[in-house]
Amino acid sequence: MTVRIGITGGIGSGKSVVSRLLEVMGIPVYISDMETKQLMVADNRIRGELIALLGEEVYVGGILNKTLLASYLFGSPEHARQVNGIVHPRVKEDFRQWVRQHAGCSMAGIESAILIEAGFAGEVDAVVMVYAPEEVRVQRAMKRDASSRELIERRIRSQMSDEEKRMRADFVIVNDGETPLIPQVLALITFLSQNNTYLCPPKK
Ligand SMILES: CC(C)(COP(=O)(O)OP(=O)(O)OC[C@H]1O[C@@H](n2cnc3c(N)ncnc32)[C@H](O)[C@@H]1O)[C@@H](O)C(=O)NCCC(=O)NCCS
Ligand SMILES: Nc1ncnc2c1ncn2[C@@H]1O[C@H](COP(=O)(O)OP(=O)(O)OP(=O)(O)O)[C@@H](O)[C@H]1O
Repeated sequence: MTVRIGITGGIGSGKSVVSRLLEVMGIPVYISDMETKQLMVADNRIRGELIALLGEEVYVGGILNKTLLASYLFGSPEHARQVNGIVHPRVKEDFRQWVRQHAGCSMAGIESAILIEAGFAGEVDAVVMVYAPEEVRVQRAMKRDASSRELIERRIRSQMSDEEKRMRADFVIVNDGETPLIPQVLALITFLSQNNTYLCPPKK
């Protein structure tokens, strides 16, 4: 059976970095942000429901209007609930299918900032929280996205608090820029694996 690892943590905590480390160790990771964006374009049901909610302009020339969607979604908890209600059930189905496709792997991961809020904790065998202090996260996200503090802080406020995430996590990886990451990722794999048989079988 594939051990499913849920990788979560707030904006700029370093989930993508941890996911890349798992991937180079042979553990495939479902990157929710990326897969969700593809589904929002390819899935007719999601497209129809988003258009019904936000109007035709939510797609411009077939491309998702991220600015419009982001300003609506992060505008209020009720708006987030509406968008999430359209998108997340379909992402869950897609993730389950992806896990079946990776049945040959002893471990597989899913990366999502809102893993717990979106109801994915029950889809994984272990929840791993990547933690960094909020100010470090804000600085990283501002630098990476050339974004404003206000915008990042608004997104942070639409997510579960670090304290709550910590309580729900089975394992915490500290990525504060001082604590080395690789030993922690190795400790996680050792914690989860039996006899270190976590690598996917070679592709035929
Ligand atoms: C609003 C969108 C268009 C913004 O796209 P953009 O490329 O600017 O940002 P990106 O996708 O990289 O998201 C940045 C961060 O915002 C946060 N975020 C994204 N969606 C959500 C959400 N529904 N609730 C809370 N935080 C969210 C996450 O920390 C994420 O890593 C995009 O995030 C989106 O389509 N979100 C809705 C779908 C969703 O819930 N995605 C999360 C994966 S399940
Ligand atoms: N330990 C670190 N030292 C220095 N920079 C880091 C470290 N970890 C992450 N970063 C940088 O911080 C930024 C945010 O990291 P990353 O993209 O992994 O976060 P994330 O949790 O996936 O964020 P988001 O939820 O916004 O997608 C990136 O530009 C990354 O290169």
